[in-house]
Amino acid sequence: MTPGLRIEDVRFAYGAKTALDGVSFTVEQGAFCALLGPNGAGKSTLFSLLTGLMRAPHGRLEAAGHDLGRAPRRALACIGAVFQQPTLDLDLSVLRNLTYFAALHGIPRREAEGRARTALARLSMEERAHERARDLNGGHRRRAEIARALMHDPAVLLLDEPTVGLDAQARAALTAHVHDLARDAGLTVLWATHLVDEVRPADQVVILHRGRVVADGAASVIAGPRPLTDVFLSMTSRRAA
Ligand SMILES: Nc1ncnc2c1ncn2[C@@H]1O[C@H](COP(=O)(O)OP(=O)(O)OP(=O)(O)O)[C@@H](O)[C@H]1O
Repeated sequence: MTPGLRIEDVRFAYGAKTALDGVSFTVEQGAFCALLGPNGAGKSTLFSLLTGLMRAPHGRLEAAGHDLGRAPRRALACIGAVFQQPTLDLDLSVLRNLTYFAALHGIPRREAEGRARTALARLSMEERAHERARDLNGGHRRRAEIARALMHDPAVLLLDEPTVGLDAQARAALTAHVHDLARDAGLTVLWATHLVDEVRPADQVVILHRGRVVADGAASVIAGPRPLTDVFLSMTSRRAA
C-alpha cells in the first residue's frame, strides 16, 4: 500500500544553520504519527517543506504517492494543513470561513456548503456553523480550522502544534477528535508537538532532535517499561546531540 507520507533523506539549512539533517520516515495510510521534538528540533521547517512554503534542496517528500518536488500540485492537493498561527477570519462566520477557503481551492459554490457542513460534522461543530469565528473559544476555533483543512478531502492532515494556547480540556478534546479522524476516516495524520501527553500508546512517534530522527516506532515500543516523557527527555537533552 502506498504510504500516506514518505520522507526520505531530507536536508534543509537556513544559510549556515542546519535545520534538517537527513530526515527519513514513513507514515502509513490512516496512521496517526506524532512528530515529537523540543523547540528548534526542526518540526516547523519540515511542515514548511511539506506544505510547499519552502523547497527541499535535498531528499524526497511524498504525500499519498505524489512527489512534492516533481508533482507539487498533485501532492499539495492531497494535503490539508493547520499551522501554528491561527488563520481564521474572525469577522466571518465559521461556515463562511470554510466556503471562502473552498472558493480558493476551486470547489464549485454549489458543492462548497455541503462539504463545509460535512467537515464541520466530523469535528462535532455543525451547530456552530453560523457563529462568528470571534465568538468561539480557542478549542472551537482550532476545530473550525481543522474542518476547513478537510474541505478538499485530503488524504493527509498536517497539524503544527495545534494545541498551543488551549486549556487542558480543549487540548484533550482536540487530540481525541483528530485521533478519531485517523481511525474512522483513514486519514493520515502528522501531528507536531512537544507535549508527550498528546501521544497514545498505539500512535507512531517520530522523535526529532536537532534536525535528526532519533526514534521512530510505536509509542509503546519506544517507551518500553518507562514513561514516554522520560525517554523523550533523555533522547532530547542537550547532551543527546
Ligand atoms: N528563518 C530562519 N532563519 C534561521 N534559522 C531558522 C529559521 N527558522 C528556523 N530556524 C532554525 O532552524 C532550526 C529548526 O527550527 P524549527 O522552527 O523548524 O524548529 P521547531 O521544532 O519547529 O521549533 P519550535 O517548536 O520552536 O517552532 C532551529 O535551530 C531554528 O533556530
